[in-house]
Amino acid sequence: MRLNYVETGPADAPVVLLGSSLGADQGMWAPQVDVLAKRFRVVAFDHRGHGGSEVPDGPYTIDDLGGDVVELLDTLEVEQASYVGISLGGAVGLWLAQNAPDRFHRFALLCPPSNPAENPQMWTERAAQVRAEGTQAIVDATLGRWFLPEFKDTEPVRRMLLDCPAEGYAACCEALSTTNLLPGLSTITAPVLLITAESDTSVPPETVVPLATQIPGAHLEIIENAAHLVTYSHPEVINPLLLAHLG
Ligand SMILES: O=C(O)CC1=CCC(=O)O1
Repeated sequence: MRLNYVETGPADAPVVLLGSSLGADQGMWAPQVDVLAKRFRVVAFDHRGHGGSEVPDGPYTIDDLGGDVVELLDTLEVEQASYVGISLGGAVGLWLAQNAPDRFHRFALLCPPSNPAENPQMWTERAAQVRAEGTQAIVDATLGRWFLPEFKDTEPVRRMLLDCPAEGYAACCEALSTTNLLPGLSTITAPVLLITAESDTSVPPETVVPLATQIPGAHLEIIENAAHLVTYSHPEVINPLLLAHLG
């Protein structure tokens, strides 16, 4: 699988991978990249079916999405990296922490859905809607979940969602419909920073807070007055937390 990625920062610095949310591309990390690139070789990538990555026909699985990231490390000839992921990218991070522990130093997982398979119908219906009508059918509702009304700079994210290939978006919804990462949480050995947003209706804090006791040694931060895409709306809060955790 050929994943699109953008590298920033010194080539000899420790590597940090950035995994995006459903329907967005690596450009969503713009508020983080320059800050992280002062210390790290930052590799912001597009999941399969998203941005400039290949768009195979779905359905995809979480094994596909996680396996793509391991393959990306191989392509980059990087033995070990740290990983920051939000939303779908956070679920992929939970998979990597459980299935490829030897390839990662540390994880920062923001608003990660840990058991979206709990409500498979919601995801398969959304997949069918997007295949039939395109991503424009879900853009307004998505932005309504991702940002509080007072956050106005949503246009770049709207553009990303509209540009996302319908098949890629739908196939990732199908991946979520079969994903349950709860059983393996206690096997995670890497240091994990969990971040949840107080007003996140996509991945509510009630589903993230318990992970902090189920993942050994995990550290939890709850961001007040913020919704799902907290990296984009609150970089002044998130960036220092990421730098402190990634070391
Ligand atoms: O609200 C959304 O569409 C974003 C999302 C991706 C995974 C998830 O659980 O929510």
